Amino acid sequence: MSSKAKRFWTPGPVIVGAGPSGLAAAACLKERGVPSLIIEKESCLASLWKLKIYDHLQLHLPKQFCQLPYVPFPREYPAYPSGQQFITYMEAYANHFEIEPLLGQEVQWAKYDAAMGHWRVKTHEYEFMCRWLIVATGENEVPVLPKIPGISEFRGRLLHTSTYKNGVEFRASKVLVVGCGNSGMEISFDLCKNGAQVSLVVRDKVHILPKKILGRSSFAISVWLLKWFPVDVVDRFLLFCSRLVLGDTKQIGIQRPKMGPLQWKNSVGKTPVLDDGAFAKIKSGEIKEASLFNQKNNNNPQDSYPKNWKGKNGVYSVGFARQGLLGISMDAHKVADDIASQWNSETRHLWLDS
Ligand SMILES: Cc1cc2nc3c(=O)[nH]c(=O)nc-3n(C[C@H](O)[C@H](O)[C@H](O)COP(=O)(O)OP(=O)(O)OC[C@H]3O[C@@H](n4cnc5c(N)ncnc54)[C@H](O)[C@@H]3O)c2cc1C
Ligand SMILES: NC(=O)C1=CN([C@@H]2O[C@H](COP(=O)(O)OP(=O)(O)OC[C@H]3O[C@@H](n4cnc5c(N)ncnc54)[C@H](OP(=O)(O)O)[C@@H]3O)[C@@H](O)[C@H]2O)C=CC1
Ligand SMILES: O=C(O)C(=O)Cc1c[nH]c2ccccc12
Repeated sequence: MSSKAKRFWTPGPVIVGAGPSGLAAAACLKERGVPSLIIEKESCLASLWKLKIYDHLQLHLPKQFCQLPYVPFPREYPAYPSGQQFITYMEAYANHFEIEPLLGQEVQWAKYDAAMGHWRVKTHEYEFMCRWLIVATGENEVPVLPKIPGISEFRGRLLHTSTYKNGVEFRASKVLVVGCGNSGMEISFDLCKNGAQVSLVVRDKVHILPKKILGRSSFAISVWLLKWFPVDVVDRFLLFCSRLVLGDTKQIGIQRPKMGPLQWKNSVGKTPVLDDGAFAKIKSGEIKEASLFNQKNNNNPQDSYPKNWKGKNGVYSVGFARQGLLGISMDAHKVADDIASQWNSETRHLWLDS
């Protein structure tokens, strides 16, 4: 049986993914008069936030660092909006810019046709042809489930953090949480508060910073200090404050990388854990530490920040700089500026004059 996908030429860029990155890119383009088409594999926009986060999630950076271009969060939102509030904001954002992603279409492949000078973007039903392609599929798309020998004989529940909702079903159960990133730490804390007996596997060095220092967001303080001081000085300040607030993490077996937390984030891409209470539970022994490993996971290297957003032949990416929503907004502006200048000089008249 020959299945011919319906073909469409899209005048502006095709954007793959309707998360914050895709929405931000579409909005920035629209502001510059460039139409775009978002293709999303799930049946909704902001799918990570609607389908894959736990009930009690709050943004871990203050809201001014998490808003998308042009539209601030509502004034009545708290300093750290909840996941649900962020979803409501993104829905309103899409409505405001009249962004209507094509839903339920997974991009299977995208190829550059050098002879024709355009991209071919294929979903199971359609093939889109476009001059520009923006990849906004997210850094957190593929769940990592380590291969654990003998796991098939495990009779308990096995789940990835992206399907964890709350600790109700784990009350009084023994739970092993593998991985000490923000997900592992926050979910350990949530489990602990729900009466589970939690152990946490920390296999390598990790930077844990207090979410707040003297009631102020440590991230906001860092951004402010970076206006005057180089990153290594700010890192030393953060480590000094962390020691005052949390104590020496090495005392309980959690070692810090040699490089400071912001430099570590910028060069290796690992987000420091912003602690909001879990660390105290580890210290008190309520969350136990399982053995310390030192085997490295495969990294997901990206072209290094800040040159991450532009590839060859009109392909772009938004949301791969490991810089969170703030980085997404910066990427979206850069991509849209670049495309808009080409659109205005070479493409616009073809559509408006015909
Ligand atoms: C639990 C969690 C909390 C976070 N909290 C914060 C925070 O407080 N502050 C902060 O700055 N950052 C935070 N981040 C980091 C980052 O800001 C978010 O991950 C953000 O959602 C990234 O946006 P994105 O659009 O790049 O990716 P995503 O939100 O993952 O969106 C990508 C979209 O692309 C779609 N897609 C993927 N592949 C295809 C395909 N082949 N075809 C079609 N569609 C496809 C997906 O379905 C998805 O809808 C958090 C991340 C996580 C996981
Ligand atoms: N409230 C919020 O705003 C939240 C934000 N987030 C964000 O979501 C993103 C994803 O975070 P997260 O889900 O924590 O993922 P991360 O990749 O940040 O962390 C995963 C952790 O698991 C460890 N790990 C991986 N495989 C193994 C293994 N086989 N054995 C032992 N340890 C292992 C990694 O160790 P190693 O470093 O050695 O590879 C790493 O410490 C981040 O940007 C984070 O900041 C997440 C949760 C809440
Ligand atoms: O939440 C995330 O994953 C982020 O990437 C946000 C973020 C960007 N830069 C940081 C530095 C320290 C802690 C969080 C972040």
